Amino acid sequence: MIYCLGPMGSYSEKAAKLFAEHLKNSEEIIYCNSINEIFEKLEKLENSKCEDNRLVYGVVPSENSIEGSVTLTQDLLMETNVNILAEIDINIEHALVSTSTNKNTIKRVLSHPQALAQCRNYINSNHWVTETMESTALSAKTIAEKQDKELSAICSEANAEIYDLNILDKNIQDYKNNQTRFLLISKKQNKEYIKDINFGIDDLKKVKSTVILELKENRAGSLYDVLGEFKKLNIDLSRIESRPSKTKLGTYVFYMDFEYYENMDELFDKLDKWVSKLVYLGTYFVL
Ligand SMILES: O=C(O)C(=O)C[C@]1(C(=O)O)C=C[C@@H](O)C=C1
Repeated sequence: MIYCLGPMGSYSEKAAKLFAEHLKNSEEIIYCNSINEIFEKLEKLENSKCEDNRLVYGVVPSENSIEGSVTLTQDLLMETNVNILAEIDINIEHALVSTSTNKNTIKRVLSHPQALAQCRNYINSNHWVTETMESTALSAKTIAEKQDKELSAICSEANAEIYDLNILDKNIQDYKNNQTRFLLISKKQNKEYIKDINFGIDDLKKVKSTVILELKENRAGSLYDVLGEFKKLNIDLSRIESRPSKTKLGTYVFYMDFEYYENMDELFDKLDKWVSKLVYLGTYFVL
């Protein structure tokens, strides 16, 4: 069973379906109203399973090629007891949909904040007012219910058919190469997930790990010392990103993604000297 941001037609649903192809027993998708709700549902589980004994997963957007990190997801990855099991990049092509057949009647455009930001220039050039919604698909569903010709939504083309709307424009994101990375997550633990997943991948280049670190001290070279441990072990970093620690202005935690390394205990031992906190989000497949 997979929790993802709904309703039907969201990009998260598309990612969930692609992940589901690799899961043996968990294809059923349950739509949630927000990203928070997905993390909450996983956190509340007692033993990672639903009543009929199937494992429970979540799918969340983590990063976009135009807008950068989905900061809510990044924060909840640190605050919630979850693991990353896999990641996948999805091409995002937004359409403008409406109950109207004429673009000239549109005055307001509804969508998820990430989608509105990805189409900022397009929206500004049409002088429309924006309204944020919890998902792109919810914005399509909402305008279909309201039947107001001044309203439009930004979402995938598939929503036009699902909610009986007209496509007024296609491919409207400001940069044509628009991709969002999604993560398959579970409650933290456990060996059983490995049995349920069949990624069919032997290539270790397609395996990655993520940690979140807080430095022990703020002094010249303290981040350099951490990076030095990765260099000494010849581990290739693919992302380093800072987020506010939320304890004091100007203090940060660092999210680091890196290539497969067989001895994580050794790495963690070395890092221990320099970090006051280390959250290990998992070693996982890149699909
Ligand atoms: O609203 C959706 O359809 C989502 O799945 C969320 C989301 C996101 O949070 O980034 C996913 C992909 C797009 O980048 C826009 C919105």
